[in-house]
Amino acid sequence: MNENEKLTHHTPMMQQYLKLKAENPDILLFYRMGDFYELFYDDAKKASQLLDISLTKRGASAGEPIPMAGVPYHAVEGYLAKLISLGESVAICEQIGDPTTSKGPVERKVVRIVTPGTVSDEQLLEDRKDNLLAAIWHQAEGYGYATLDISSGRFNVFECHSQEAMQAELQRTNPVEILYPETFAVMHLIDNRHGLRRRPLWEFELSTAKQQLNLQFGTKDLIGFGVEQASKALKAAGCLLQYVKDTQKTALPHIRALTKVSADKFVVLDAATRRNLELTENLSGGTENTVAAVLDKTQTAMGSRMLKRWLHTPIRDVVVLNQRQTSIAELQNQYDNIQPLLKQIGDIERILARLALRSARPRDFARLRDAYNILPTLQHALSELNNPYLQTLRQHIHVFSDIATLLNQAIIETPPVLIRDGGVLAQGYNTELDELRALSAGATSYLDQLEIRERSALGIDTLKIGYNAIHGYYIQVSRGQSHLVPIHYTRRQTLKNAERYIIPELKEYEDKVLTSKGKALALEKALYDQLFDLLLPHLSAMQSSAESLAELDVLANLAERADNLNYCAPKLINKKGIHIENGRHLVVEQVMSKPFIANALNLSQERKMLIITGPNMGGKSTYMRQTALIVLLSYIGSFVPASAAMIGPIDRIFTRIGASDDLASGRSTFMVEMTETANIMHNATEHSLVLMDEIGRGTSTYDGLSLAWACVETLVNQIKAMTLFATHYFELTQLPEKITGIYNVHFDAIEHDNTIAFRHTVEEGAASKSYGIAVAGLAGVPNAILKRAKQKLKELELLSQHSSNLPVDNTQLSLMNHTEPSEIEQALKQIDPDTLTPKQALDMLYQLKKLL
Ligand SMILES: Nc1ncnc2c1ncn2[C@@H]1O[C@H](COP(=O)(O)OP(=O)(O)OP(=O)(O)O)[C@@H](O)[C@H]1O
Repeated sequence: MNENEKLTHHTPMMQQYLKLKAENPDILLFYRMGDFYELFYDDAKKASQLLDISLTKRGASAGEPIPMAGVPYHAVEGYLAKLISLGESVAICEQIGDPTTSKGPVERKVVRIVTPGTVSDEQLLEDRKDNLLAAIWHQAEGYGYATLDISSGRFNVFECHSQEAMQAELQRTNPVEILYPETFAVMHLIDNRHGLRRRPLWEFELSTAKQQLNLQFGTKDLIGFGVEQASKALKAAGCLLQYVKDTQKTALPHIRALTKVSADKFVVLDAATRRNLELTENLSGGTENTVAAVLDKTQTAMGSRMLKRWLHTPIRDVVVLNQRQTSIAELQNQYDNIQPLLKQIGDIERILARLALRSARPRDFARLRDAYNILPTLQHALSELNNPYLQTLRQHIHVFSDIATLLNQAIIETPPVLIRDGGVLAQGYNTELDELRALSAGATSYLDQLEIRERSALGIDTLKIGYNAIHGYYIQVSRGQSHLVPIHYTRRQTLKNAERYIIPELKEYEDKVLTSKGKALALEKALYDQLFDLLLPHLSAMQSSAESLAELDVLANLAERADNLNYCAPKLINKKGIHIENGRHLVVEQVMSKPFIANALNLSQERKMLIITGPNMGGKSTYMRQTALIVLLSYIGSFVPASAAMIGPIDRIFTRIGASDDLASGRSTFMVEMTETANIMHNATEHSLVLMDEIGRGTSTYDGLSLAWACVETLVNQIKAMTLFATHYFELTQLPEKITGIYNVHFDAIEHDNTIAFRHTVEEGAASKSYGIAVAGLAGVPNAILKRAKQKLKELELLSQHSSNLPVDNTQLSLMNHTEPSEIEQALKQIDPDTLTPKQALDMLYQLKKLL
């Protein structure tokens, strides 16, 4: 049986449904039935599970019951939000035919496709978080990657060679939906993510991609964007753009450029570092106790999103960094005035995107109007600032007085949510609309005049004209005078004390009122549409203004934070090194009830590595992370939690801190740790900041110690990176004596009876003790165990003093001093003097001398 024959077994409605479903096979189809959207068959089963709604049956078709689930149309947004947060896409199918004239099922059409990465509706988006759609391409020479934020129009591309770099970029951008080619060979890079969409190979074709992109930007070639040669990235960008067009079914005038993200402009953070530093997400996936949680007090959601982008992309352009720093310095005296104004401006970035997509709602226009009404006051406040960069921002912010005037005239103070029922456009905006509305509301003097005329002509003083929703207009006369009404008065309704009539003239008026209602609504919708046409020519200027407002918000916020949290401006210097006075950890200091102990840090060409020892809980990890965060904040242009800081050039920050099993990809704790270590050894440079916390814990002591030792040697001697190396292997504290550039620092504690107090102060030199047993006591390990552990510790210490008596691992112990035999030694070993002639012996002597 072919597909068509199969269809004929179904009811006409099901035939219509199945045809629409065949056009949208991979996504849920919401099929409009009266006040509900209904889902059938597998869609129904899936939706009932995902949305926790009941699965029922709707009659039968082709002899089988039809599984069905439904959601009420007026609550659809909530269900859509849930589905897209789970990575699902939904095709919304509406009735577009007229039910009164349709034969068979009313005509239906898919009017929009909602996907996680292409939504722009306010209700479906988290307002303080970017929502990105991405496309990824892979070939032998590397990766191409494109991302689009449809709610701002930001369209970026990226290329790289290594899997680590791709992984880091995926983590940085954190897209909610990813398009990948059907031949994609590195699925493990993305398969733990939501919103994966497999796309046919031809959508990644280079020539089509270039054509599509040129068409979108109205350009002849892509040279102006500096991406002409980035063929891998362009393939991804082409597929992405096609997908957005298919789902939006509308023009995308706000997407007007393509920007290439190049790693050499940024301080690179690999995926593990981004996670470990808990910039916008903590290790358990929440947002509490993150850097953003402390730093983000921005007034607008667009500012908040920009700040988070900054945190994830520290830049290396010192000119820009200094612009930001000097702006923050000046705003420290002004943020009080500016922040309340910014708060009233709100998230115009996303409003403008909805304007571009022609999906802006009445309240979007009202908010844009309110925002633009504030701009003159903001301009005035900014005019008092001297900083040249702030003045540039001020110019970009502009005042859109014509648009403000238009919107002030056009939109009522608080419009309804939808344009559907009208009542959005203001009185006085359009004369024709006012007339139609006056007529439709019956608010004309005609009725008064009719009433006066009839009353005096008939001499009925109780006569009056009224209106109700069921009977329409009527002339009411008291029962006592009803005998006086003339013959052309037709009775409409009888009340207890009165009669109500209609006359042809009033009926005619009533018809006019009713048609004018429809006309007024149609005109209002047309005028509303026209507003888009009036505003869209200014879109680019308005977008640039919104971006500058967002940046002003971020800078004012950083100024406020610096002021209230006591941060200082770091000095960005040209010479290798990191010098921090009284540095603090910006998150730990906020969550602690006790005062935070500030610490200094010095790294330089001559002092490249610090071996950090000290008790558990002493503060080693905190010290290392605070250093990374101070460096990172310096490279977004922010002030930092310290009393002074001088930071030299930094190209990458690496962290190998704590680790957990990565069960999803089948890697044990030790394996994760070693993969991260390998990444550092391959990619760190002399300008990198490397944090290593206790590597080698997950294996036997001597294997771990040897690995740690070898890493230290490589980091200092070959890579020459600036490194903080925290460890519990005391053996490593001998390294400063052997290798120049390494220094010991330590944290201390004071042990008293069975308790221990941490000083949290960093001091030069190695720690003398590890206090592990005391800390175990603090953690509640039973006394009996602690006592036995102390006993055992004494035994082990004694044993190690006479290590020759050690029963175990003797071979491994000697490892630290053990070196491979040299070539001479190997040659000597092979000589058998008894078999040598005097001549051979002499030759051998020469050879040995040469080897030496
Ligand atoms: N400079 C400081 N001032 C005040 N309290 C601090 C400071 N540094 C750390 N602490 C406190 O000590 C706790 C433990 O610090 P941290 O995790 O850095 O110790 P650690 O030495 O890395 O321990 P372990 O070796 O067990 O990993 C922190 O959670 C914080 O509460």
